[in-house]
Amino acid sequence: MKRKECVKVVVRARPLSSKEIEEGRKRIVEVDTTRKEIIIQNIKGDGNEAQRTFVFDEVFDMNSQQEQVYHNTALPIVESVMDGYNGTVFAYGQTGTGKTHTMEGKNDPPHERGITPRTFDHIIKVIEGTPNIQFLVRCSYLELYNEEIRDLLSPNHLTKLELREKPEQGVFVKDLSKIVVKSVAELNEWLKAGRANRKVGETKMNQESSRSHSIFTLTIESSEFGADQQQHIKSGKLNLVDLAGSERQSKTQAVGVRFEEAININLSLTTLGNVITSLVDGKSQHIPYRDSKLTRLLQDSLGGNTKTVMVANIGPADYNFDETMSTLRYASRAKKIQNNPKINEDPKDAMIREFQEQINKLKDELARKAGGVIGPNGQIQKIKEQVIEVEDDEELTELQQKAQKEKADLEQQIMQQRRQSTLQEEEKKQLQLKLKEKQKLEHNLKKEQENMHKKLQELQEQLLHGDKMKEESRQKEKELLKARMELEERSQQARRQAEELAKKEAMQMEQEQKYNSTKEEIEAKTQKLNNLIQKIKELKSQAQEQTQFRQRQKEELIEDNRESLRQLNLMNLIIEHFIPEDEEKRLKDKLEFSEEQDDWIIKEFEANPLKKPTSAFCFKRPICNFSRMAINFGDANPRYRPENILQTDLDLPQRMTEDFSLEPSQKIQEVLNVALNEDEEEQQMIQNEKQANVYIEDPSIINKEAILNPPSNPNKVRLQSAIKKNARRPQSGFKK
Ligand SMILES: Nc1ncnc2c1ncn2[C@@H]1O[C@H](COP(=O)(O)OP(=O)(O)OP(=O)(O)O)[C@@H](O)[C@H]1O
Repeated sequence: MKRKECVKVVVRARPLSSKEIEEGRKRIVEVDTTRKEIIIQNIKGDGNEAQRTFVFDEVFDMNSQQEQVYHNTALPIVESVMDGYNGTVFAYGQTGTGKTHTMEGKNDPPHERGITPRTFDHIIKVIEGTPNIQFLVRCSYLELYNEEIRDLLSPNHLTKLELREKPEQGVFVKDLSKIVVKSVAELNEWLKAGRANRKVGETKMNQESSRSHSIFTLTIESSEFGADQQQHIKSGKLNLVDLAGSERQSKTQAVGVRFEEAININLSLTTLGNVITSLVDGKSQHIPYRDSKLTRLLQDSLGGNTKTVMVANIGPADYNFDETMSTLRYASRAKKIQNNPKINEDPKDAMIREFQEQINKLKDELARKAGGVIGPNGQIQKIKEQVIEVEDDEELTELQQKAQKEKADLEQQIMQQRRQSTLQEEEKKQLQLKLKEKQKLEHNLKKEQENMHKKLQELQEQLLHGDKMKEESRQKEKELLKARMELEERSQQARRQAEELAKKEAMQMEQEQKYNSTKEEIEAKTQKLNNLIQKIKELKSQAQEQTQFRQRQKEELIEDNRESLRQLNLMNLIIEHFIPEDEEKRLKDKLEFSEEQDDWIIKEFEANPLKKPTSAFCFKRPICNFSRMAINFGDANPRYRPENILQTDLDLPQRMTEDFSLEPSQKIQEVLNVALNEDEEEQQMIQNEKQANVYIEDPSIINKEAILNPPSNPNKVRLQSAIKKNARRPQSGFKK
C-alpha cells in the first residue's frame, strides 16, 4: 500500500563567524533543541511582536556535530535507499550559511566530514553486513551552472548535457557518466575529482562560494533470491544536493560573471519556491516544474515518489534577518509537501541483471569448454559418473593435466616409433606436426580460459556482497536504529499531544471563568479584547512582512530584468551595426527553439560538408561563392569547397611586379661595371681617409694588412652574383 509522507525539514544554525564577531554583529537566532524550535528576534517588527517562532522536524544549534546532523537527517533516508526507495537530501539557505559544510564538510579531522562522505561509509557498511544479497553501486555527479547541466565526472566536464524525460524513467540527464564503485575509497576519489571540477568563486559573503547547484547521485541495485526461489531486484537512488546560495545582489555586490550567476541562482531558487508553494496550497492544478532545470531535476523529490529531507541552513547574525526569515518561511512551507515513496521493485533497466546475465554466460561458456554444465545456483558442474561440483580453478588444472597427459602419450609414441625405426619419415613428420598443433591448441585454450576467468572475476568484483561476520553487528545496529527512530516518533507525538492539551486547557479555562462582579467581568473581557487585538496586530505584522518580502523579491526581479534588457539591447546594437542583414538571417535560420530544453539551440548539421551537394534534375550543380571567385580568377575547373572558413585559402592581393628573367645586354653590363667601379673608388677613398685619421691619432698603429689587402666592394659582389643567378621572386597570386 502506498503511504504518503511529508518532506522532513531540519534547520541548522551556524555559529557567528570570526568576521561577524569582529564587526560586533548581534546574534538574533535562538535554537530550542528540546522543543525543536527556532526563535528569531524581530528586529524589523513594529514592537508588537518581539520574536517569531518556527517549529521543525529537527533543529541543530551552533554546537551541533556533523555526526549528530547525519544521524538525524540523512541516515534514515540512506537506510530506505538500501531497501529500494528513492531518497533526496538537499541543503538550502543563504550563501555562506553552511550548506557545503553540512553536505560535504572537511576530510580532516574526520569528525568534520559531512553527510555525503558519511553516506558512503554507511552504504558500504550495510553491504558488508548483508552477505545474502548482491549489490551494484553506481555514482554520478552533476552541476547546474547558469541553467546548464555539466557532468563533473567526465573528462569533458564543460560539455553541456541535456535533460530528457521518459514515462518509465522519469526525468534524466542524457549521457551522464554512471560509474560502478566498489569501495568507500573509490567513492571518495570520485567525489574529490568531481568537486575539483565544480564552479566555485569568491563573493563578499563567502570566500569559497558554490556558484552552481550540485547533485551527487548514488544508485544502489540489489539482487536477492527469495523464498520463492526467484530472483528479486530492487533499485534505490539517493540524491545528495548542495544548492548554490540564495543571495541578494546588493549584499554580495556581484558584478559581471558573478552577477549573471546570481541571476540564474535566484531564478532557479525562486522557481523552487514557486513549486513548493503550488504543492502546498493544494489549489494549483499546474506545478511549475518546467520553469527551471533545478526543479525538473528535483521533480521526483518534491511531490513525487521520493523520501526527501531538506536541511535549511541559517546564519545567526542581525544583518541577515531578511534572508534568515526568508529561509525559515521557505522551510516552513516545504514541511507540508507530501510525497508518495515506493520501493522500486524489478526495474526494467536494472544494470545488475545485465551483469548477472553476462556472468552466467561466461560461466556457461567455461563449463561448456570444460565439458560440464551450469547448475541452477550459477556454479559450474561437471558430469562424470555422477554430478560433481567443481571449482573453476580445479577445472583448469584438470584440463591442463589432461592436455599434459596427452602430450606425454604422444611423445611416448614418437619415442617408440623412433626406437622401432619402422615408421617412415613422412609419418614421423606428420606426428610431429600433429603434436605441434595440439600444443598450439592447448595453449590457445589455456589463454582463452584465462581471459574468461579474468573477465568473470572482474564482473564478480563489481558486484558487492558482505560477509557473515559483519551481518550480526549490522543487524544489531539496525535494531538500535529502529528503536531510536520509534523513540523519536513517540517523543514527537508526545510533544504534539502536550501542545494540543495546553490549547484545550486554555479554552476550557476561558469557558469556565465565572465572574464575581461586573467590574471583574469588564476587566477580564478587556484583557481578552487586548489579547485579541494583540493577535490581530501579530497577524497584521506577519502579513506586512510577507508583503515586504514579496515586494523585495519583485524589485530584485525587476532589477534583474532591467539588467537582462540592457544586455539584450547591447547585443541588438552589435547585431544591427556589425552583422550584415543576410548574415543575420542565415545565422537565425541555423537556430531553433527547443521546447524540451526551453532554450535556443543550434540545429543539427545534417549535410556532410565534404560531400558535393546534389543538383536538381536538369539544373546545374550549385556553385559556392568560393568557386565563383575562382572562375573570375580564370580557373576553368574550380573544385567544390565547403563554405567553411577553416578550409578556405586566403585571397592574396593582385601581383603588381614581373619576374626579371633576361641576361642584361652588353650596354647595360658596361654601364653597370662603370657604376660599380666608381662606387669602388669612392669606397676606397673613404677607407683611406679613415685610415689616415687613425694614423694621425696614433701613428704607431699601421695596419699593414689593411694596406696590403684592401676590402672588396660588397655592393659589387652582391649585384654581380644576383645577375649571375638571374634569381626569380617567389610566385604570388591566387592558389588553385
Ligand atoms: N555549523 C558550522 N560550524 C562551523 N563552521 C561552519 C558551520 N557552518 C558553516 N561554517 C563555516 O562557514 C563558512 C561558509 O560555509 P559554506 O561554504 O558551507 O557555506 P555555503 O552555504 O555552502 O555557501 P555558498 O552558498 O556560498 O556555497 C565555511 O568556512 C564553513 O566552514
